[in-house]
Amino acid sequence: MMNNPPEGPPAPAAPAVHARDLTVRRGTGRTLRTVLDRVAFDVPRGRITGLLGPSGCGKSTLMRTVVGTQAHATGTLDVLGRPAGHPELRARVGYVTQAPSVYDDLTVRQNLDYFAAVLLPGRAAADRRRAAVERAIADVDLTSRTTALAGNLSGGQRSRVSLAVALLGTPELLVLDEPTVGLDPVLRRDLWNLFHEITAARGVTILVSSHVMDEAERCHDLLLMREGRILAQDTPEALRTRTLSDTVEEGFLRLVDEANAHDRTAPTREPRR
Ligand SMILES: Nc1ncnc2c1ncn2[C@@H]1O[C@H](COP(=O)(O)OP(=O)(O)OP(=O)(O)O)[C@@H](O)[C@H]1O
Repeated sequence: MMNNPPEGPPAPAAPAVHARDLTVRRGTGRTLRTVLDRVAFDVPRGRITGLLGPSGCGKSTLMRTVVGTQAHATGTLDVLGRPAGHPELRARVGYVTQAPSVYDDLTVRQNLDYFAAVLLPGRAAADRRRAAVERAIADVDLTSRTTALAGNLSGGQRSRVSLAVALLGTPELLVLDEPTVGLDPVLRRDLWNLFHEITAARGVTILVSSHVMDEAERCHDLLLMREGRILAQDTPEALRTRTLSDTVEEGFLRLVDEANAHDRTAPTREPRR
């Protein structure tokens, strides 16, 4: 089993993300279906919240909704005190999608220079751009690979370049969609250590998804999802204690069984469409 993460800083009162009665539908016409079903959750500031659940349960949809790129959302969703998608949030929220968004035919530094130019355009911002690129490269520990073509990097290094791009704007909230997928255990551990360093050093809030349950132990807080619903919001320790389980995975399976039993005895619940 992985080492438990450090206790983590205390959670201040106002959460980074506040969702109530959030429903999202995807598809069109006859394929339109409810993907998030009246979910309610909070993401505390300055901590790492893991969004965990099986493939297809709605993790990416929830993250897209938080960063404001998902249509057909109803209910309440506040991000850093603004409604999700508010223009002011563009520079305050960093988003790393599942596919690393880097150009293979550019070097690490050229990739960052390009995205910095998009984020901080104009001659007057040249010094700020240079400083932001240097800081982001150092943050993800790629100083020795700045001249390497992104296409020649390992999977873990490519993930780091994507993360560096997201860090360029010094975001207050980082949304990371399955950043460790396909990485070997050593690279996964290194990346999780990096998330903790970023949160500890900068107070950045991280919302990170995974379908690998053992990664739950690395988070300060958990959102456990299944079939478009939030099954539980808790710390890993509280979840294990509450479900009388040795691991979060075991606790998750107990909660799934409870939810299934509840659904069987509550036939009035509207089925997902
Ligand atoms: N464009 C779309 N139109 C209709 N349904 C969609 C669309 N995109 C995703 N879905 C459905 O929404 C559900 C949730 O998908 P989502 O990608 O959010 O899940 P996920 O938990 O992130 O999965 P994974 O871990 O495999 O990435 C799935 O059942 C998926 O089939």
